[in-house]
Amino acid sequence: MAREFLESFGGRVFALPMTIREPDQVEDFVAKTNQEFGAIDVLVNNAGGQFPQAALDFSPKGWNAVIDTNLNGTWWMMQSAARHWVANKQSGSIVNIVADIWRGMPGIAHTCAARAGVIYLSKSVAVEWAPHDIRVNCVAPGCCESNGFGNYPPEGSATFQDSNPMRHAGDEWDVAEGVVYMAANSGKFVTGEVLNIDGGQQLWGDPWPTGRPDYFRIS
Ligand SMILES: CCC/C=C/C(=O)SCCNC(=O)CCNC(=O)[C@H](O)C(C)(C)COP(=O)([O-])OP(=O)([O-])OC[C@H]1O[C@@H](n2cnc3c(N)ncnc32)[C@H](O)[C@@H]1OP(=O)([O-])[O-]
Ligand SMILES: NC(=O)C1=CN([C@@H]2O[C@H](COP(=O)(O)OP(=O)(O)OC[C@H]3O[C@@H](n4cnc5c(N)ncnc54)[C@H](OP(=O)(O)O)[C@@H]3O)[C@@H](O)[C@H]2O)C=CC1
Repeated sequence: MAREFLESFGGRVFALPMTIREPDQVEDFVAKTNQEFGAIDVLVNNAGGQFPQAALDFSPKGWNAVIDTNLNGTWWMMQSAARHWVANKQSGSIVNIVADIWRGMPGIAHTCAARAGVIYLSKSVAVEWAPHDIRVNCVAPGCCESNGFGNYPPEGSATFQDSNPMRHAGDEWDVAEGVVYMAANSGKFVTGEVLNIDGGQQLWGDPWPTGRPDYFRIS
């Protein structure tokens, strides 16, 4: 479906089912993409997700699944792309999709931990990889309406509309346009940065992916 959508814009699309959680599959995907196009200009690490749950209830398997997807998987993609750029003496640009972590993320604490890890990993390698002309940035969406909202109970997703001072959710284009700014030549003097696209959520708002607990209801 994604492939057909992208092809409708007239571009050439290469798609390969894989999981970012397996370093071997990541390396295969990056190598084949390089072969297909001759080079990779931009890596956007958009794959990710989590499930809503009180942190006290996290099982080892659930915790590991979220850390493996959002922190480890993102890292395997970053490292693999960067190794190819360095080996081929090519410049590159990475944009990691993270989240609005700045006031914590109660109800999805595992993903908050993983995304915080990605942000500081990105800042670190933005410096390490600058001599190779590789930029590394993050985009942090607030609550932006997507198919992903369907992973939350109605009492959880209802709070997403009240997650920022604009008092409505953003959309996928809000995020996409920020990614293009960071990835393209428009962002050529930007590295190690996080662009928040959140309607002001880092300042005010009350998202509760599990539904707002009674304790936090102010009458
Ligand atoms: C403010 C918020 C706004 C944000 C919006 C968005 O992000 S929109 C983007 C929204 N998009 C998304 O969020 C995408 C959502 N999905 C995903 O990304 C993946 O399914 C995953 C990473 C959550 C799990 O990876 P996987 O499927 O490969 O699974 P696996 O086999 O590796 O481990 C499975 C283990 O994880 C646990 N566990 C899993 N689900 C639940 C649950 N509902 N309940 C409880 N626990 C759950 C459970 O322990 C399970 O083990 P079990 O009990 O089965 O033995
Ligand atoms: N929407 C929002 O409000 C927010 C979203 N985000 C993040 O933005 C990104 C996009 O989310 P969104 O479009 O909303 O949600 P979706 O659930 O629609 O998209 C998540 C995508 O990640 C892919 N994916 C998940 N796990 C893996 C994996 N192990 N390997 C490869 N691909 C994987 C999924 O592929 P498949 O469909 O094949 O499983 C899916 O295409 C995610 O990282 C999300 O957490 C962050 C903050 C807020």
